[in-house]
Amino acid sequence: MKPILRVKNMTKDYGHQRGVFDLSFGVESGEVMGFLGPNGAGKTTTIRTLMGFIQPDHGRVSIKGRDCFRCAAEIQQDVGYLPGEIAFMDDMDGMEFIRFIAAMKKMPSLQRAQELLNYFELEPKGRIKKMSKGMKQKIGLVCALMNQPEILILDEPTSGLDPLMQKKFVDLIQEEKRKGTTILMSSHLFEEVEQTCDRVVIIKEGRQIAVEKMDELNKNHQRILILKFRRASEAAEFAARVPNAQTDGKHVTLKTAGSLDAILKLAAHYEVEDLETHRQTLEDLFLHYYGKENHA
Ligand SMILES: Nc1ncnc2c1ncn2[C@@H]1O[C@H](COP(=O)(O)OP(=O)(O)OP(=O)(O)O)[C@@H](O)[C@H]1O
Repeated sequence: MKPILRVKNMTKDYGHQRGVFDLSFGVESGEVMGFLGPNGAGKTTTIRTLMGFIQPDHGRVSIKGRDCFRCAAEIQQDVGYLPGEIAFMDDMDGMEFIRFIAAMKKMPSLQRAQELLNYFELEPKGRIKKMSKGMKQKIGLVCALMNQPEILILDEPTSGLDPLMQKKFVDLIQEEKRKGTTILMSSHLFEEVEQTCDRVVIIKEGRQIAVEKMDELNKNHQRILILKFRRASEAAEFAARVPNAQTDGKHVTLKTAGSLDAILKLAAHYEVEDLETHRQTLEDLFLHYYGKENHA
């Protein structure tokens, strides 16, 4: 399938190793793509390039075959966009701002905006200047979603939202996905990405380090086991008989995929005081890519 949103060998170099370098990925129609990386990795720069606010130094960035910088006005009109830092007109009332954006998008009705306001339990009265970060974020989300765009680009969509609203956001994205909306969203919340995305692009210091399918990740997910033995000598003996096991005194940590049967039968020969198991999460994967194991 041909990607609807495409980043090809894209570089935006701010000097001193800052910026993004040679990124290439595509998002297919109806796909939800997560965009992950630590602070300063280049997520916002990439997203702003896709929205046509920034011209890449090299490479090509396009949406539905249109060059994002050259066709910026059309792209900004069509794509539902939530910026990382929302630059509101602070003196406006919340509803005035929504009406203003709706007029820019030439929307004939505010019905969907009202549904979204109800959904997020937001009364957009009063000046934006006086609103909390969460309320502003909700206004930003309403503006991004209210004209039911075919493509959504969301930069840290749940930043500032409380856990209940984060959950509502996940439900909303799942609904958009059922409708066939194509979505690219950056996030720091692994759970939210796990629950919504089909694939993830991981970037680090401006460079792309992986594109992973969530399906594959779930299918091949590894389990991390931490066993505590009564004696350190037993821990060492057990670890010597299991591949990829690490000992630390009485503790043994190992990663395994598939059945635990053989490991548990072997462990039963010793006195085991405690056993913890964790499913490898996207967070573990992320830490792995950043060279920091979650369970050392
Ligand atoms: N206009 C600019 N001029 C110079 N450097 C910039 C500019 N915009 C971004 N950078 C630098 O480019 C790098 C990537 O920044 P970017 O904001 O894209 O990261 P990010 O992944 O979105 O981070 P965060 O999670 O903190 O929002 C950073 O080192 C940043 O300082």
